[in-house]
Amino acid sequence: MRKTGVILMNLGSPDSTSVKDVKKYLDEFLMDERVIDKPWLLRFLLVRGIINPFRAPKSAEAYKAIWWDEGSPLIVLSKQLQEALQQKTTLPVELSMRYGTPTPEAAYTALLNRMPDVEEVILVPLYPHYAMSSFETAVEHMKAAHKNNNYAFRLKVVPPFYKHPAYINALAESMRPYLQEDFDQLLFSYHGIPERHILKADPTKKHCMQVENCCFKASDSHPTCYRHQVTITSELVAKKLGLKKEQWQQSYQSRLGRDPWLLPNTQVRLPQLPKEQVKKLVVVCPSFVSDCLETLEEIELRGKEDFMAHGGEQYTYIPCMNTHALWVDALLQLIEETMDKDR
Ligand SMILES: C=CC1=C(C)c2cc3[nH]c(cc4nc(cc5[nH]c(cc1n2)c(C)c5CCC(=O)O)C(CCC(=O)O)=C4C)c(C)c3C=C
Ligand SMILES: [Fe+2]
Ligand SMILES: [Fe+2]
Repeated sequence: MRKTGVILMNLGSPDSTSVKDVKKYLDEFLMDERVIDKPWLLRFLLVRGIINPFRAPKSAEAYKAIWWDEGSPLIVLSKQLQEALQQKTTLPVELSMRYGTPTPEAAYTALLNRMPDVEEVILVPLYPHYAMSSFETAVEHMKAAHKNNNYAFRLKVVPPFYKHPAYINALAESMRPYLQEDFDQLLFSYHGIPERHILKADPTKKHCMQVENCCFKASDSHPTCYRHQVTITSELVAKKLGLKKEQWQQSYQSRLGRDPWLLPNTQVRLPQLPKEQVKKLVVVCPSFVSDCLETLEEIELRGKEDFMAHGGEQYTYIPCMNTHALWVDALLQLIEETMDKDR
């Protein structure tokens, strides 16, 4: 038996809700060339001169609205997920964040302390869908730390699991209790990305956003196409839940900057929906497996306010899977399948 360890990796949060800590976090996040993909100097001027000075105080207020006594919900829930998974496996499970702490080095060190002769590490980016600003940057960051430290163990990565039956089942079952009461529409709200990132990630350079209905036509671009992958997740979950096409729709949230991002925009759709006779709305955010600022503040708090202020009557936010038992089982299955590859 090969000696195997596991590292779960999520995005990360500021250390506290102080403007100073939020600035530090945003600086690391937005200076990532896979998030703001502009030449370094332009990115530096944009982030330091324009985005961060305005965004950090606003984001700090937003974090204050959802912060828990134990810390950032994203970090607390990721640790709970680590613990829940650890209960189900003898493999050592550690946690890392892409930005902030715990760093990849801290996670590798913790793993080596528990298993000094570890031979392979299974990295689980906690993102169901591929995007260069989430999945890819997480993987590259862990690979860089692995290389810089000359670790002898092998690093294997769990691929995007957006259509994996165990993930789809866990997501659908975590949503089912919230769909028992009468509702007009279910909105799948995914984290948005710039359209440019979709074009960049298309290895064929001629399919995504260039062919009509590209997301529904077979292509070699799909393993790295965020829009295709989120669309498939929505379709599979809706099917599993027995929903008709007229009962659900999809949108993209958390837009930053002026470049064109994927459409429709959740923030634009929420106040429009009541005028389209959608008075009872249920919202789910499947690009996040753990609740965080973008779900708890933007969707559960602000989204509700906006929808209700524009004539909505009932707004139900479905929490992320967090530590749902089926999700923990699915995670273990994903890890075991990756361990078995190339054996
Ligand atoms: C789910 C995957 C994510 C993708 C894809 C993603 C892309 C992306 N994000 C920004 C800018 C921001 N995102 C912020 C918060 C945030 N983003 C994700 C996930 C993805 N981002 C999560 C899980 C979180 C929450 C972090 C937490 O502490 O709870 C923020 C910071 C907060 C804020 O000011 O809103 C920014 C900024 C860009 C530009 C981008 C793609 C290019
Ligand atoms: Fe984000
Ligand atoms: Fe595509």
